[in-house]
Amino acid sequence: MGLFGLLKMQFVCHLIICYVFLVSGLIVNFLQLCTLPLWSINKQLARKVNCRLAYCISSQMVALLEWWSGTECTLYTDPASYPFYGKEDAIVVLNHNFEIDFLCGWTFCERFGVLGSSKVLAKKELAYVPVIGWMWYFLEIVFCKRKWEEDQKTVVQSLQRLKDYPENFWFLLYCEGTRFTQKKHKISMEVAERKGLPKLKYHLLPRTKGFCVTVQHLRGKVCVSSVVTAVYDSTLNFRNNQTPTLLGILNGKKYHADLYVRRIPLDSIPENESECAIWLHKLYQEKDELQEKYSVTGRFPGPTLSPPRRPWALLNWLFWICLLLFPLCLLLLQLFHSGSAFTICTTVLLCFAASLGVRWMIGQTEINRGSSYGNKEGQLNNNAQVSKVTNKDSRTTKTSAACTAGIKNNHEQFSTKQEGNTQLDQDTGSCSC
Ligand SMILES: CC/C=C\C/C=C\C/C=C\C/C=C\C/C=C\C/C=C\CCC(=O)SCCNC(=O)CCNC(=O)[C@H](O)C(C)(C)COP(=O)(O)OP(=O)(O)OC[C@H]1O[C@@H](n2cnc3c(N)ncnc32)[C@H](O)[C@@H]1OP(=O)(O)O
Ligand SMILES: CCCCCCCCCCCCCCCCCC(=O)OC[C@@H](O)COP(=O)(O)O
Repeated sequence: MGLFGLLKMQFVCHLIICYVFLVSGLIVNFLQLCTLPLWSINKQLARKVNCRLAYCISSQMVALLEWWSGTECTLYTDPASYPFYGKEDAIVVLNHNFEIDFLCGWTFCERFGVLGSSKVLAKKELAYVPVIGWMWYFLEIVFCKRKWEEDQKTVVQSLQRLKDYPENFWFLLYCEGTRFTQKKHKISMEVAERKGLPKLKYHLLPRTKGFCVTVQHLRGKVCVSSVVTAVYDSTLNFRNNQTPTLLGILNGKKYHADLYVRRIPLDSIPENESECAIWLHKLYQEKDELQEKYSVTGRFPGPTLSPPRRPWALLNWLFWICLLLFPLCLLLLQLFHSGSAFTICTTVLLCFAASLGVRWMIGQTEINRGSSYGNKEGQLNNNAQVSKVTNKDSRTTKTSAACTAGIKNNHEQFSTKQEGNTQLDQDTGSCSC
């Protein structure tokens, strides 16, 4: 291990990184607050300013992943789709298995120039996380309580607001609604069985409401400046069964992420809600097949392309480090010079409290501290009842049958495309970004 490798594992380095993140984050949150009057004067300008301010925060975490831990990200995609990335608004559908999947998503946003404006359908609890959650408020992130009866109105309103967004954005949807655990998987497959849907091996059963409403409300309309034109069906894996964590990244551990992206024009997705739900179930069956291939071969099919790592995230990080380390050093010098035991104890206590706060924030990303959503027997029983009722409904019967039949057809097309991609891959060779 080199000197830099040793440095990355030092607690004092972690303290400095967290201090810079926290203080710069709070400064940015304050600046975002100052933009409030601008919203009523020039909304589009306020949005643009907030995108740039948000970039100052999220790009620090991207810099940590790309430059500090040196994690590599390989993109598998059709070269014909590549020119669209970053140039259009899109809905991203991603599997939800890893603690840092959101960070890998951000890395790709950064490389395609949409990091500041990236959006997500996020659980409401995240809105209260200092720095990131507060930043999201000004980015018009869509929050949900994961209770459709309560969410329907607010989610639709928030989506409607995005229709005239002045920057290109990717709207991330984790349709599984929660991170994969064995218990959640077992329960969700029981739901699938009751609904007569094919079982998934690597995914939870997708929740269709959020996806359908997003597709419906972000769909293009003439005379609206911002329109979503595609869905990016994305699947993320880490090489050699790595289970990356944010603490690992902070410790400088290097991982290798593989992201498979298939661009699907929005026009090809049904507008009707029940058909759209069938479509999503089919997509997840295809995603499951793809995961099976990855688990057997250790790679996705198709060519790999290399969006370059940009220097801006690193430069922004260095800027904040320089800006905030200088006053910290002065403060510490003065402190020890004063010799006052009270002042020293207070400062140590404050540092301790701040590091506990950051540890709590990191805890938000940890799967073993995750929510019980999708984990409850009660929820399952409720759904069993709902399912019993809806199974009488011809729509559900149609859903199950269409899903099982559709997956066969669709998968045949998908396999053909993948075989085509494999051919391309041999031509192109593999390269990492
Ligand atoms: C080129 C590069 C391309 C890509 C790069 C990749 C990514 C980059 C993109 C953008 C990055 C942007 C930001 C990233 C930064 C940070 C993100 C971080 C975190 C946020 C993530 C979250 O917070 S995830 C949690 C919140 N989000 C969601 O839940 C979304 C999905 N959920 C929904 O859509 C839901 O429908 C809902 C939330 C809107 C409503 O929830 P509810 O539970 O009420 O849903 P439903 O009514 O749909 O659920 C009931 C139905 O579900 C069935 N079901 C299935 N399994 C179960 C189960 N286990 N228990 C009970 N019920 C279950 C049930 O049968 C019901 O079926 P019906 O047929 O009756 O509908
Ligand atoms: C420069 C970097 C310094 C790093 C140190 C500080 C790090 C602080 C990090 C704060 C991160 C807070 C953002 C949280 C995003 C978490 C995304 C996530 O994965 O949420 C889970 C939900 O989808 C589902 O929840 P569950 O139902 O599984 O429960």
